[in-house]
Parts: sequence; structure tokens; C-alpha cells
Amino acid sequence: MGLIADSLRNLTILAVHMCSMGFSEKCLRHVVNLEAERAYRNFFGRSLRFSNFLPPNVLTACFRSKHKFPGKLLKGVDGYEKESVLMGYDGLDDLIGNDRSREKLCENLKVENIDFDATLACKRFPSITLECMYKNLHSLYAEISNMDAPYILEEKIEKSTTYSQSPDRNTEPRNALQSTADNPFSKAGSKIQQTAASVAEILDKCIKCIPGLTKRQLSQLESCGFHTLRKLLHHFPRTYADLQNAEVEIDDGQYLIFVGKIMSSRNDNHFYLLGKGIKGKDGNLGIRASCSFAFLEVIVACEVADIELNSECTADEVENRRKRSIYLHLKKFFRGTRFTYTPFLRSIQEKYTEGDIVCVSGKVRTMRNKDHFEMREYNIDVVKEEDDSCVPLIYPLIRKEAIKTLPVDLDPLPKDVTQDFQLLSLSDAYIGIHQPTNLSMADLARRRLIFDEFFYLQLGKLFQMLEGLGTKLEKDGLLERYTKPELNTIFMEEWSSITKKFMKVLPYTLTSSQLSATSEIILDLKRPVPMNRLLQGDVGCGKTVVAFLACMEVIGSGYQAAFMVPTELLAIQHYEHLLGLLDKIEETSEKPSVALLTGSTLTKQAQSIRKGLQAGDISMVIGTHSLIAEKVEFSALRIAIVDEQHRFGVVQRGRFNSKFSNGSEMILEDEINTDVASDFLVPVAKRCLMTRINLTLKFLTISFYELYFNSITSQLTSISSNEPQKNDVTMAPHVLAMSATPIPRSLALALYGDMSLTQITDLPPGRTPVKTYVIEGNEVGFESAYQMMSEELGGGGKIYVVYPVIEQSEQLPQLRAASADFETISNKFSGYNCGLLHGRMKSDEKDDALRRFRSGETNILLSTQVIEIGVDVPDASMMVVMNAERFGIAQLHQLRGRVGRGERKSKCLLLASTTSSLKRLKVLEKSSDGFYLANMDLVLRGPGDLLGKNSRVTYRSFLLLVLESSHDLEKYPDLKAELSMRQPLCPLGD
Ligand SMILES: Nc1ncnc2c1ncn2[C@@H]1O[C@H](COP(=O)(O)OP(=O)(O)OP(=O)(O)O)[C@@H](O)[C@H]1O
Repeated sequence: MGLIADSLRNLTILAVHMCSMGFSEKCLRHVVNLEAERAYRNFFGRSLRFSNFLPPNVLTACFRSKHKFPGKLLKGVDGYEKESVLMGYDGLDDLIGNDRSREKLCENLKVENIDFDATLACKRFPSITLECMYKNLHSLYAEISNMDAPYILEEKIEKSTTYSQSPDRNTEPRNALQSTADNPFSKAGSKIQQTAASVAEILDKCIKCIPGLTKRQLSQLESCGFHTLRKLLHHFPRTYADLQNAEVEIDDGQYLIFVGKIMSSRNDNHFYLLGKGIKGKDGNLGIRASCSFAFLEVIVACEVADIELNSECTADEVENRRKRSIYLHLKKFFRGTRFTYTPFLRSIQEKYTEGDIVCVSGKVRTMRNKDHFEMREYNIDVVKEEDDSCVPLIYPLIRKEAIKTLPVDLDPLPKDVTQDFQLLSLSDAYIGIHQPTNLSMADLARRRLIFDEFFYLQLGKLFQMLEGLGTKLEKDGLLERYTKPELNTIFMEEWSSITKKFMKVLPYTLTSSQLSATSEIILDLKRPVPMNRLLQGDVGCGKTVVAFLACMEVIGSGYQAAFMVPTELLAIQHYEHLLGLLDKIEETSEKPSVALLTGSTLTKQAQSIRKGLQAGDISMVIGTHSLIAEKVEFSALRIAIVDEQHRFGVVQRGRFNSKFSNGSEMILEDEINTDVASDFLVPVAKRCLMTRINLTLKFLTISFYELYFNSITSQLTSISSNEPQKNDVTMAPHVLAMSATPIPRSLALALYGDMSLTQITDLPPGRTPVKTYVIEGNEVGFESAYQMMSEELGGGGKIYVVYPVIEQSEQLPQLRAASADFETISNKFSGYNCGLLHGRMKSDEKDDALRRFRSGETNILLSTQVIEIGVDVPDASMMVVMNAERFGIAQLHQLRGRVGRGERKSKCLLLASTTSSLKRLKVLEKSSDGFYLANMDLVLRGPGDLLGKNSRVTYRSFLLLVLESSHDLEKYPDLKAELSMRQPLCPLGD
């Protein structure tokens, strides 16, 4: 996506240049052609083509053109700064076709005719600056047209007030906030955020501005997509090698990194060639060879801290602790006659010189002599600079040079904010990430960059939602909703009568977080604005009943509810559960009519359900994807519950919104290109989370969709706000998404910034944590597992046995399969009944298997992970997971959630067939708290505490303050420009 955006930007800026200079449309087409071809090459084979962004007529014309002129021209223009024109872009015609102020510009440029209004483009695209454009034109005129630049351009640059000229690279620019008297944080602060040089202007300079860049480097960088400083600086190192020598005890098989000096060998014996004793030039390497075998040995001496001395030493002692030398013997073997030629041997020998400081990494093996270690597979790099103590091993030095071009304190964020959050300035963050002197510096830099990712993601979402609203009042209202989420509760007395009755028939009392979640949701339901809320809670915490109560409230006000779940099994379970509860309500007149609609519903029955929904005779429908089939229409759908939302695709969720009113099928399906979202989001997810990428991606993609959803629904609401009657009909349904995937709150807020979040944090009373055992799946392990199973069955328990696959596979013979094991388990536990449940069974077979297990007809249910989601058999008391290493921690936690749902003590056995996986699985033994596990996952695999807990305000509150004081971000041009660079939606032309 970034690449596409880049190409689009290049193309557009070329268009800007050329049109401003009075080049004909034909020339423009040539350039477009060239750029389009480039982009086409880059993105060929991917679902998203550059051509998607071009009006078809321009594209066709361009592809036909074979003129050489654009090549030449492009060469001339290519090096100039490329500016972003992403905000609000509607296609080329939109950009160049406007004739307002054209005359004025013609006058300025002293040309007769021009097709383009530069000032207007600058106005529309916040990151194009006039002076920047003029500056480029100035150079263009001089260089390409061999003309003197029109003096009027100089004047323009001087006159410019909001943006000033690009800073001299060697002088430090003024800091934005130092020059701003008002605190931009304050609502009253009406002064516009000003910077000496726009941050975007600096970061989006062409990489040509990096001093000392050779032509070759330039073209290599450009061909890799590093067109601008920003692109280059945002290519972060994946990891760092700490070149301070290891302070650990050195054991066999460890992968270590050392810095040391290439030593001369103890005697000349190391230098033999074919036994003739040919001496190496520098006397430091050893090569032995037979006629087809060569051998290189490099000996590197390294100093390491003496570990025995400093177990509990003070800082001074640490400094002065004794060092000892160790010797690394780096050995490489070459087989084949061509490797025994003297020139070859000499050439490899000459690569390393005695006294060279080198960085060596590889697996060590102890040798017979004390402090001598062997490395057979290793990397060796000569460290050129002595002070390179913590730099990535092979690191493109070019970035160092790029950093030098940045002014100090470069930052689009106000200083107050960076101080509040204890964040580095942007320029320091670039230094910290690319040239850290120690790992904590790199960490601080990473924090700042992660902050930016989340901040701009959120700012972008809210900004667009605001743009979608009409009046200031509405905008303030929206921001208020985000500012004061805590006030969103309502007293039970105000619930509708059916909701209250439903509460009464529940066989238990709600936990306090279930109650407050229900209140929060019901308050939202009473608002005339569609709710967009995520209900999140650990497995088995009782989300379903909260969702049912929300449905009752809506039904109580005369509307319809839809409850969509990802599997048929779950739909049936919810349906039966709800009917059971409704049966207990005495007043038959108030009982809502509920229907079940899945793929297996008989055609006639499905038809009558659809009719009922259309006529409004059915108040609530529970079902699978069938609910969003085109034929289903609701008379007054008011709430859509989406259970386990991440298992539905974006478009599927979107479809619900097309159900809310006639003629509103405009919704999104075509407009949302999930690939686009993924293209953009993958790098974001990689960079800012580095973990749980798939999960994050799904969530972000959903958020991406929600953005559309919100703006459209908001627009609809604003349209209809003056017509209360119509409002009811056209208002999009409230959406309540439920997720049992525990995500730490900070992450959830960040990812679902545009959704309200409700969490159920406690479990129903009487639950005892499921005792978990991780067992190695060898003979002994299986025996003890079977032993535990028979004890459980003897005590009246029910057991799930979960398998990774249905059928035995030849490719993966180590995997136990549900079908194949059915007989084994049946024979083993002959006094008990076994059932089988997997995804390939027919719907009624599955339902039957689950029903028989629930009723106790079967005692053991052999199943695949189909039971992972939502299956609720409260008296199931044991789970055995075969090949547990094949499942993720979150998945195992979900599976384990199928037991321990009643009052019976439950256990879970994780049988791992590999010893290496035992350690990972043990984390489940220690905790049954999904949030803890998710956090552990983040800490172990990812960035840990993303934004820290000590910040005085969250970044959310900052962005709310920013938007409150300036809905359109006019007061924060730097933020707006930065946003436009990061804005994922713009290339879609929205
Ligand atoms: N307050 C409560 N007290 C006692 N039992 C409860 C309470 N709330 C729900 N339950 C019971 O807990 C079990 C799990 O509830 P439910 O299926 O709603 O959980 P869930 O959060 O949807 O779980 P999952 O994420 O696994 O789908 C059900 O049997 C339900 O009847």
C-alpha cells in the first residue's frame, strides 16, 4: 500500500509540476504512462493494481504512448521533492481539471495557458505547499527548460506565512512550540500550530538530499521504494546485536555474539597448504588442505567479564571486574578441488587481517583447552568503527546520513504531549531506533514510534468520523461520547418490562460486571445514534445472557433483534437456551417470537421465517451466516449481535447494515477492499505490535470497516435528525460485537478506538479454575492420561477428547486423529459410551452428537476444535487435548473454557508430542485467566506494555483534546499533514 501511495504521490506531484509549468496534457500523459508502467511492474500479480487509481481514459491513452520524451523529463524531475497529495484525492481529473484561479496562476507563471490551479490543489491537499511547489518549479525551469526561474516564484516564497521555506540542513529550525505562546493542548488556545519548517516537508524530501549518496545507491534505494527520507527512516531494524561481550556462562550449543580481535596463532603450524607449510601472509590464519579438502581457521580473542566474581557486585565493581580472554576458533571446511587452489585460499585468507576488530556470532562448542571454543557455523563482520558498540551488525550506513539531515526536535506532536508521555522527540526517536547506543535507548525510540502508530490510527478514525458529521453540535456530541464513557449506565428500573421479566427467570443472579455491562448497553440502545460496542470477556464469563438482555430491551420497544454466530452448533445451542428461558415467562402475551435460521433450515421453514421477519411477526432471529443472505429482510431491525466476531469476515458484518432500511443497499461491500486494508495494515501491525499479527490484522481490518460504518451511519443519522419519524426507519441497527478472545485493555482500546468497549471482568460465582496438566505424550504420558480419564468417568464426569485432525494423515503421522482414535478409546473405556463430533459431519449429526453428550448418553466426546467456540455443556468436567503443541495458547485457553462451566471441579490434560513445546504450554498450567495469558503472550512474543501505565493522560485523551479544539485539524497543520501521509483510506478515493 505504501508503495502504491508513493507511486501515486510521485505521479501526482509530477502532474502538479508539469501542469504548473504549462506542459501540455500530452506530456502529462507520457509521464503518467511511465509512472503507471513502473507501478504496474511493482504491483503486478497483486490484487491491487495501480491502474485502479487512474481514470480509465488516461490509463489507456498512456499505455499506448511510446514516446521517449517522458523518460528524459522524468529523469530531470525525478530527484525533486515529492509531496503527498493523498487527502481527498478523487482521481487525476479532479486534481488537474479545475479552472478556478487559473488565470491568476498563468499571470504568475507568465505562461499563456495552464490547466491547473496550484493554489487550489494546495488547499485541498494539505501536504502540498505552494512554496515547495514553486521551489521545485524554480529548479525545474532552470534545469529542464533551461530558463531563468520567474522572479514571481521567489516572491511567493517570501510572502508565505503559514509555511516557511525548507530549513537549511545545517541550521537548526525553531521548535514549533517554543514559538507558540499558547498551549495547543488547551481548548482556548486558538493559535495555529506553527513550525519553522513543516515536518512533512522535511520528512518527505527526496532521498537525494542525503549527502554523499552515489547515483547507484540512489537508484537502488528508489527501486526498493525508498523515495523519501520518511520511507527510509521508517524502515526499522528488526533486532539489535549487543556487541558488548556476553556476561553469561558460556555453554555448549549457545548462540552468542562476541566482539574480539583476530589473533596471530601460537605457532606457524597453523599454516600449511598440502602439508608444505606455506605461511599465511599475516600469520594469523590456518588453512590445511588435501587435494580436495581445504580448511580455514580464524582465531579471535575476546574479552569477557569473569562471571564468577560478580554475582552481587556494586556498580563500581561491575565496572572494574576482572576480564578474562577467551579464544574462538572459527572453522570452515571446503570440499572440492576448486577450493584447494592457492589463489582461492589466499583470497579467503586475505579477507581477515591480524588485529582486525571483528564481530562474530554463532553457536559455540567447548574445546579441550580451557577458554577455547569452536564455532563451525558463524557470521563474521569486521567492525569498522570502534564506537559501534550497539548497532545492527550489517546496517545500511545510509540511514545514519539520513538522520544527520534532520533538524533537532523535529516533531509534529506538541512538546507538552511528548513531555507528558515521556516520549522522545521524533528526531530523537529516529536516532534511537537506527543508532542506539544501548538497548534502552532503542526501546524508548520504539515506544515513541509505537505511540505514533496508535495515535495517528486513532486520530485518523475520529477525524474521518467527524468529517462525516454535519453540524458542530453533532461533532461535539460524538467527541463527548468518547470523552465520558464511564457515565454510560442506566438504572434497572428504566429497563423495559420484558427485560425485567427475563431477568427474573434467569436461574442465577447476574455478576456485577454482567449487570453494569447490561446497563451500559441498554443506555446506548436508548440513544438515537447507533451503538457500536464490543463486549469482551473471558470464556464462560456469561456474555450470552448480557446479549439476550440487550435483545429483550430492543424487542420491548417494538423492534427486532438478530443474533449471528459463527457455527450452526452454537446457533442451536443459543436458540434452545433462549427458548428454555422464555418458557419460564408466565405472561404469554409478552413472550417474543424467536426463530432459528441456519444453512440447514428446511427451505419451506426458512421461507416462512423470512416472511415473518419481513412482516415483523418474528421479533428475534438466531442464526449463522444465513442471516445476512440477500433474501433476508427485516421490518425493523434494531440490534445486531455478532458473536465471536473475529470469525466473521468484514463484509459479512457489513451486510447487516444493509438490512436496516429499504434502498440502503449502498453499503460497502464493493467499497471495502479487505486486501487494501490488509496491505496497509500488515506493515502497521508488524511494526507496532510485532506479534499476534493475524489477530491484530483481523481486528484492525474490522476497525477499518467500522470506520466506514460509523461515518455512513452518522451521515444517515444527521440526515434524518430533523425528521424523528424517518429516523426510526433509517437508523442503522446497533451493533454489539462479542469476543471471548481476551485482549489487554490498552490494546483493545487502541485497536477498537472507534468502538465503545465493555468488559466483563469476573466469572460467575462457584467456578473453580480448571486444573491443567501438561504431559509429554509418550507411552508413560498416555498411560497416566488414561488413568485420570477412567477416574473421572468413575466419578460420573464427562470428557472431551480434542484432536488436531479428523483423519490420520500420511504426511503427518504423528498427529492423532479423532475418527481413527474412536475405536481405540471405545475399547479402552468399554463400559462407557463414546461420541464423535467434527466439522465434516452433517449438521443434524453434529447436533445429535452434542445433544447426546449433553444429556449424558455419551460420556466421552471425541472431537476436533469445532467445540472451541461457545459450546456450553456445564457438567463436562475433563478435557484431554491430543497433540496440544499444534494449538496456540489462546486457542487452548478457549478449548479449556469448554470445561469448568459448572460447579464440578474440572481438569484439562494437554498431551504434547514434542518436548520442546512443553515449556510454552506450561504457561497454561500456571494461569486460567485469559487476560493474563494474553498479556503473557504479548510480553513474551511482543512489545510488552505498549504504552506504559504511568502516562498522565492516555493518547486517546490527547487526540480528543486536539479534535475538540479543532474539528478539522486546521490548528494543527503538522498533525494534519502527518495524518495525510499515514491515511490509509485516501488512495481509495473516499
Ligand atoms: N451470573 C451467572 N451465574 C451463574 N452462571 C452463569 C451466570 N452467567 C452465565 N452463567 C452460565 O455460565 C455458562 C457460560 O455462559 P455463556 O455461555 O454466556 O458464556 P460466554 O461468555 O458466552 O462463554 P463463551 O465465550 O465460551 O461463549 C452458561 O452455562 C450460563 O448459563
